[in-house]
Amino acid sequence: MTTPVVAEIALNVPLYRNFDYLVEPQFQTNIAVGCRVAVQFGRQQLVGIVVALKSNSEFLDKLKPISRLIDNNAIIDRHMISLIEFASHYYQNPLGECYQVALPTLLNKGEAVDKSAVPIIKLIDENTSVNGKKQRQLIEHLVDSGSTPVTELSALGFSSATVKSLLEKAIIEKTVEYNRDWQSKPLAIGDKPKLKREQAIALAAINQATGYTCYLLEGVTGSGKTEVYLQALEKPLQQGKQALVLVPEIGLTPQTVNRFRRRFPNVPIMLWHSAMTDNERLSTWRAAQTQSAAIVIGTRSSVFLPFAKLAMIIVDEEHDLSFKQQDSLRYHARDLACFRAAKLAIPLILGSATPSLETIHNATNNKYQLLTLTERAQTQSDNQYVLLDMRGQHQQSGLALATLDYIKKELTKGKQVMVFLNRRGFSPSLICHECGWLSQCQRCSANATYHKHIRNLICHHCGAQEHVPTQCPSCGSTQIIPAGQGTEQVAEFLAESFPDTPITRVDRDSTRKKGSLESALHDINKGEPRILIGTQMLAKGHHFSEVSLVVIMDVDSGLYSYDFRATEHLAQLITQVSGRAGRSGEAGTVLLQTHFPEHPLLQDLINNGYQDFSRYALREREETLLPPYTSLAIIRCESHKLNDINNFLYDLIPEQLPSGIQLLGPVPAALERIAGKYRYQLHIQGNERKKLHLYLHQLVSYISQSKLATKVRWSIDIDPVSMA
Ligand SMILES: Nc1ncnc2c1ncn2[C@@H]1O[C@H](COP(=O)(O)OP(=O)(O)OP(=O)(O)O)[C@@H](O)[C@H]1O
Ligand SMILES: [Zn+2]
Repeated sequence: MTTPVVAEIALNVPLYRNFDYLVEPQFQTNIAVGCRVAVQFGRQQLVGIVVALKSNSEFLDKLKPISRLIDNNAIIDRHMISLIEFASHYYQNPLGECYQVALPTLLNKGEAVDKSAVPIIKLIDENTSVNGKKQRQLIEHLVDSGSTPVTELSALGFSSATVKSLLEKAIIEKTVEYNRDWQSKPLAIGDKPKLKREQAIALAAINQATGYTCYLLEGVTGSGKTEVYLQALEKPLQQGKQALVLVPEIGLTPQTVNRFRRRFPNVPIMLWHSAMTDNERLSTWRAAQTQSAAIVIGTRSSVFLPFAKLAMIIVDEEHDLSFKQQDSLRYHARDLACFRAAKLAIPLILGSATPSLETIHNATNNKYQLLTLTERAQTQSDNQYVLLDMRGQHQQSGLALATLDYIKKELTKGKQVMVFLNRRGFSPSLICHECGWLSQCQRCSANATYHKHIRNLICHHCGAQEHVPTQCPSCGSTQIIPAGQGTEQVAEFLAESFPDTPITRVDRDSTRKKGSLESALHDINKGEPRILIGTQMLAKGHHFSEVSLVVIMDVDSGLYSYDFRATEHLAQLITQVSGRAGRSGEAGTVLLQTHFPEHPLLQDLINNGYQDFSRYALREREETLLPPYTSLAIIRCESHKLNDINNFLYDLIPEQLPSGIQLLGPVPAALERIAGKYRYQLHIQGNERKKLHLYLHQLVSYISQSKLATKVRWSIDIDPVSMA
């Protein structure tokens, strides 16, 4: 009897294990680790990936056969498999779910890897004589042209019947070819500036890398970090190798992409982001694999692209929170990039004006090599900070009268002004002037935001909408007034205060229509609106050369928060937003409205800059034993029934914890209820990453067997970036 072949398959089901299936003889020659298969699972057909082949199984007599082998070759190589396995292990997520996140949607659905590529028709045998006139014409055409994309055949007058009969006679073949010409041509390099001293030092360090090194390029806004990336890319490209440039979701603007394309006009640069169609994404995926893309510029999940010859990874704005996925596989693209670069022995560049404290910690510990850019590339001048003391100030719609004077002064000089408030809508709630009733969402522990122009109350957490009541639901009074400010209100107030000044608002509401953000940014760059009011959508990466004053309306909410990272994020935001001012050569002004002008954080930040602030903040984290000096994980749990949550979470608390592990909770999440569900957390902290990891491993394996877990929705978040 021949030995059986058993395939271990990772399936996208929320279970912490793989599944064995029998490989029948017809599939045995082609099946390999990394091939996709279709299998029967319960009553469904699922697509899974082969992660191991073996000759035995615990359940041998009960095994079902594989229904279909989808690929005749592995679609991912050993390196990709180890990356995904690492993600599964590190983030404690079922392997099948990790594959689901790592592979393009079409591949998860079982489509062919070349689905989105346009196949071509090629002649295999030109000496054959055929009878049909059209068939002869097609052969002659192919003798002349070499090959033809199938999409052009009908325009050339060839029917699919003609093509089909030649295919059957094996005179022509249909294939997909990827163009790798760029690898053999000399690299063309567009105009580039001469590097400043600090840039040149950074570049020289990066060019010296042999094997894995992680560089932290810490450079103030506008110091020419992108220029360093561009020149660092020359070396791998000249060797015909590939590079990945990871950018935050909001950073993938046409401006950025064009800059790369102008610099490297003869290499294929492809994109990867969430607004692309499934077909487009599959074609970038395949291009990375077949080396027909030299550079991919992509958001978070591009860290999983299957490059065949990856030689450099760049993570721009490495501190950006969009690199951390907040559901299913809660991975951090920067950290996986680090794993990947180390495994491939290639350089990794992390760039930011405001690096995360984790990254700075690694740089000061010499795990990363620190490269610093302290001067702006095009101006000498530094922005001026003004801490506007709001205590006792007369204010309207959240703007102090003194702030209005500042705005007026800049407008008179013909400059642009940017006002920043991270709250959309007209006001965060409505209040009854007589009884104090507040508009709240029925299903969340949150206010319902008033949107004036559509006269609706909208919950920003569950999306629930209702009409604004004409009378107070509690006392019947008609005096219901807005409480607090959102961008809609500030825009309205500024329009009244400066009636002849064009104003543009940029937030999620004003940019809902496709293309509206692009057109707003375009107008801003042309200088049409003189006042810009927006949420953090305005804060990052854009270059507005005429802006000379930036107003940050609400600084205080970041100073006092339940989240220990809030001050770090506030400092990053202030620094990034202020980087929007004074780009045209003259210094700009950054005005911060606050009730706490003496706050040490604000003082440190404005007097000494982010670099200084961050080192100070790190010392504080060290004293309070918070990350990065300890490791943290959160177990989140939600359910309509508070009882089920308590049963589940209290069951996880052992009588005695291993040494070096601390447990806090259960505590309610910042929003205790969303859409009717209660939300609670358990915080687990470890003095050593390894120990914590081991402990979590045992915990997760306990949970995966626990009956109590089936009554709630739970998740685990390793190295959380938000405590929400
Ligand atoms: N060595 C240089 N000489 C002259 N101009 C330069 C030089 N380096 C960069 N620049 C220009 O300075 C501006 C800012 O540079 P760049 O965009 O590379 O900075 P950045 O640090 O990436 O900016 P941001 O902080 O917005 O991410 C750009 O217009 C760029 O073309
Ligand atoms: Zn709600």
